[in-house]
Amino acid sequence: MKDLIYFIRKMHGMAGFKLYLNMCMILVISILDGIGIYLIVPLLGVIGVFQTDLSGVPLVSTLMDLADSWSLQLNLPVVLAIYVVIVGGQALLQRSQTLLNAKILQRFIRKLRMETYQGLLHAKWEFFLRHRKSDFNHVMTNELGRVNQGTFLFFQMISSLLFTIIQIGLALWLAPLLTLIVLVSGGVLALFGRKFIRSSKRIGEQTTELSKYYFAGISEHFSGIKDIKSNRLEPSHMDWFDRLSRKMERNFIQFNKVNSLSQLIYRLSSVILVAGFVYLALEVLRTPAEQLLMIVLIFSRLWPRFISIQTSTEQLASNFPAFRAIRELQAEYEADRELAGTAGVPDGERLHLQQGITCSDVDYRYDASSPTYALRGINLHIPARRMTAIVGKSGAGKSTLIDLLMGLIQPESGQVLADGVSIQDERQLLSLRGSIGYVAQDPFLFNESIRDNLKLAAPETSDDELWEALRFSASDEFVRRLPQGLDTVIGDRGVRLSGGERQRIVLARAILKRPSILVLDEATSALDSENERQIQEALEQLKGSMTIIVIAHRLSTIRHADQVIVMEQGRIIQQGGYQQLSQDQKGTFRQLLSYQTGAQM
Ligand SMILES: Nc1ncnc2c1ncn2[C@@H]1O[C@H](COP(=O)(O)OP(=O)(O)OP(=O)(O)O)[C@@H](O)[C@H]1O
Repeated sequence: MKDLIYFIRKMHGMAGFKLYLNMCMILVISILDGIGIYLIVPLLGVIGVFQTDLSGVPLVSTLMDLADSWSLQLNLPVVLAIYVVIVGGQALLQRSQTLLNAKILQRFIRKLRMETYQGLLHAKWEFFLRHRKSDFNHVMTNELGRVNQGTFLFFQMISSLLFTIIQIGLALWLAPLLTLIVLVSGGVLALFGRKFIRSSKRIGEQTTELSKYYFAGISEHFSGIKDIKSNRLEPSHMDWFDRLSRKMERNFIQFNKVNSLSQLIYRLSSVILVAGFVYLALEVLRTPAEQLLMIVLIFSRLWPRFISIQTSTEQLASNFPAFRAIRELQAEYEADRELAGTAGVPDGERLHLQQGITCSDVDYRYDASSPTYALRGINLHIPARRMTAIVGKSGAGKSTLIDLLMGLIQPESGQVLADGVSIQDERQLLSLRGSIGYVAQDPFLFNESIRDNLKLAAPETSDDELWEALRFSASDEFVRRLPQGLDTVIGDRGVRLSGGERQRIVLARAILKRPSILVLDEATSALDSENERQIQEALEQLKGSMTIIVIAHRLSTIRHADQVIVMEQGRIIQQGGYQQLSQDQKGTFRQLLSYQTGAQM
């Protein structure tokens, strides 16, 4: 419940007076609705369905007195005209209120969506290391949808409540005793209904878990579809999917069972109540027929609202876990918000590295409770406008070191300085990031044209500049050969390109940003020797103007590096020039080199 209150407060903050306007409109519609029904009785009297004295009926008699004082004859045309005006007015108002409701709701959902997306984008990298990506997809699509539905139900419930209160007021005016009897019965039923609301909430929690699991599985399976197909893993995946689908089916049916049972109980009790009520009114209380007719009319409208309030509450309760999921995610990314005080740092601010990046006594662990360090006692200086290569066996800590240098992760102890200023300083970190061009091990491309993918880094770039960057990354020839050249759409994550082609396009994109620091994490691993040689030559030309940091398994790539850092089990075990290290007979670098030259023979 407190999750719902949190969101309602948020909505109140966003919609303000419109929310109250909406409530007022619901109130007026409810009153008009009640009056509309009331008029049926005098209408019936006027057209002679029953000949009766209407002066005993409250409200109607007031209306008749009013008509008398205005010398208005309550004949058929007049009653019909009043009826049309009231019901027509109510319909018009209803439309405006529905629109206003939709606008408030959609604005709220858009803001919530934006807020969540922005919060996720600005969370620390470590936050992403702790979560499954599919959980974000789940919250951004499924859970936001449920919050949308839940908020709609909440509005509906408020409107039903207001409507019910008005109708109860009218009924109390008409026949206080009978109304009280019905209210007490309704109250007893509502107490009973709490059990259904609790069950709905529990089922809703299962729905969240199941759909989270579903999202995670589906996105993993489709990401690994090549492995599935090549290894004929379809049956085991079908089996998983079948089991999960059955659980989801059961979950849905269970909710329907609870929901329909509560409706059944409400319907049955309403029939019993109406029968007892009519008996009591006619046989015991001797209520006049026309008064009874009006009360029955009102309750025939009122009782379905009771049911609707109960049903909406159950559905709302089943959506509570979605409200909680979003609230918890928001609290988590707020706690992990990166660059909290970014205000005042312009987007394009860059660091023109003059001296270099230095690590002093840095330790880092992915898991603070584990004794294993991914980086231990790191002391190193990466000089500006030089090429530094980081090598070592798989798992040595190379990518972790790069993440640390880019400020994606923070040292547990020690510090990282860019030109002598700690990158824990937010301004320094932002400017450092603004000046980095990064090419990952598994480069990422969007399912757009090559031109759009390249322009992501620098939207104002001309075609000539694009071709120049493509030449630099030795990709101009293959792009020219593509059917639509720069406008070729390259498929989901770039699947229509080979691994080497993807790497070269991402390299061109990194260069277009004109970074002052170029970071290549195994960025040329998929290239053939000819393309790799071309890129090496291009990097060689950049050396004097750009700081280059390269991770490479293939040691031929780093022949021209000014400094080589050799890592093992999170520590730097050797550091020096390429030639110097390759001559150290006992050193690990020499060993790595001889494995590779041996392997090539
Ligand atoms: N997200 C993570 N959570 C926990 N441990 C991690 C995570 N990423 C890496 N590690 C661990 O940190 C250590 C260093 O990993 P890292 O990816 O930096 O190695 P690497 O030298 O880049 O390896 P490779 O050459 O295979 O990419 C490894 O023992 C790895 O298991």
